[in-house]
Amino acid sequence: MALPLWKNLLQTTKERILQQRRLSLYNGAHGYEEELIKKKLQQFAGGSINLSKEDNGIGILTLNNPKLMNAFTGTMMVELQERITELENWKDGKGLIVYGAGNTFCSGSDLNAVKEISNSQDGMDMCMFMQNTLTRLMRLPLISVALVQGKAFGGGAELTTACDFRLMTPGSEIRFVHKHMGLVPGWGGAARLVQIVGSGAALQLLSGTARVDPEKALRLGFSEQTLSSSDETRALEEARAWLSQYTEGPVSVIRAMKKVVTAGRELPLEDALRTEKDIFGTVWGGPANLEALVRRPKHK
Ligand SMILES: CCCC(=O)SCCNC(=O)CCNC(=O)[C@H](O)C(C)(C)COP(=O)(O)OP(=O)(O)OC[C@H]1O[C@@H](n2cnc3c(N)ncnc32)[C@H](O)[C@@H]1OP(=O)(O)O
Repeated sequence: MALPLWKNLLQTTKERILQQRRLSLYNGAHGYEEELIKKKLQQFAGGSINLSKEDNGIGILTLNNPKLMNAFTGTMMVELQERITELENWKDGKGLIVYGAGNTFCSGSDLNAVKEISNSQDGMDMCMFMQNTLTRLMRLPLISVALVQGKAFGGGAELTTACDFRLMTPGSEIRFVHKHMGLVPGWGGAARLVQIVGSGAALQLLSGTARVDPEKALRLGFSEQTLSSSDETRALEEARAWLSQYTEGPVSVIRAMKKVVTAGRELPLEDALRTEKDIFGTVWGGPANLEALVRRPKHK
């Protein structure tokens, strides 16, 4: 028997909350009180995080606070979480480009806000809030790329590591400046950097606050490609074209592909293999698979 509309809505909302909890790292058991830190962050307003969803299944997430080199204010942190929730619920999504307005990526957290929350409780809460959000970004069933133009410093550098890939424009720079601020990364950037470039290179980049230009990033395997243009519109076009070689194809298959890789990246081997089996089951005998069996393509 069909459920009444309000019960359906309640059920969907419950499922969404449960899904968000599953994908997050911290909850009440870790002394994390999300509503409290959100309230605190809302006090430091400015800038925005914008999302546009294109018909080709590519989302464009824009950090928009160019006056402060796209530094993350408190409200931007909260908005980032909201946009990630939107992306989790976007069933037609296949890819995501993260970039900064005004031809620069992001200069990290807003130092004005940081000063106001420099006590240890607020620092821990902000850290857990951002780790939860960036972990959910990393686990999206979308192939994500950070388009780095200008500077990606501090938390901005950390954000690039939550994407599957990085593309850099000529003259751009990624730099983990935390040491100069008396800090280490706290948004998950160190753990992810080790996975991307290995522990030796990560230690050098972090403890040496090294400037990573496009050439160095390519050498380290930190970036996939240096784009030819540093013009904002043209760079975005190039990033779209680069990403589309991976997002071309049926939505169900592209999303499943990202899920099997996420499992392989995050889970112990046996769990990853079982997850791969389950995800395989979602595409085997599916429309794209049946259509291909009829077409019998030659992979020349
Ligand atoms: C766990 C997270 C850890 C963190 O993210 S800690 C934050 C790490 N980030 C930083 O320390 C960046 C500090 N900023 C800089 O080094 C330079 O501003 C930067 C990014 C190289 C850009 O240099 P320039 O191109 O010369 O531009 P500029 O310095 O005149 O900056 C333009 C305006 O933006 C402001 N700004 C840049 N980064 C900021 C930030 N993170 N928080 C707050 N304000 C920031 C800067 O103060 C300046 O404002 P104003 O024009 O002086 O009012």
